[in-house]
Amino acid sequence: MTDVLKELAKVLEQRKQADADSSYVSSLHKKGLNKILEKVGEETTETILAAKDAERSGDASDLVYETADLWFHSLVMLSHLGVGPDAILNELERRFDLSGLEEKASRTNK
Ligand SMILES: N=c1c2ncn([C@@H]3O[C@H](COP(=O)(O)OP(=O)(O)OP(=O)(O)O)[C@@H](O)[C@H]3O)c2ncn1[C@@H]1O[C@H](COP(=O)(O)O)[C@@H](O)[C@H]1O
Repeated sequence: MTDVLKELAKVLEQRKQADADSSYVSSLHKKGLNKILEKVGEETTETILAAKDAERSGDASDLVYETADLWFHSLVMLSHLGVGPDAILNELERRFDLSGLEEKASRTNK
């Protein structure tokens, strides 16, 4: 399931050197972090709106599309800052089986 993330991460890295006129990702890297964060913010809002629509209509197809846009732009943001998807997958793996309530209690009891 994660192969596509790894392959996409490689492409995003390669796009740092590519011509911005022929690549959307290169154009984002060239415009810089603020532009990338603007896109992450836009896609977050669109995902929230699509989730509300999905609840109302029972049709999650727009939500899947918007979440893919959000994940994609989040990967561009991470790549721009030199962070690969492995770091996020490792963090999720570390948290696996650790109850969110227990984790929160361990922080707030300190
Ligand atoms: N997965 C994606 C992907 N998902 C979404 N997008 C683009 O993200 C943009 C989403 O922006 P919006 O929906 O806001 O549309 P827009 O109005 O055109 O955007 P703006 O003009 O506001 O920036 C669109 O241009 C989509 O085509 C993506 N562009 C690229 N990829 C992957 O990245 C690879 C490299 O892409 P290039 O760098 O363009 O070759 C591709 O082969 C794909 O695998």
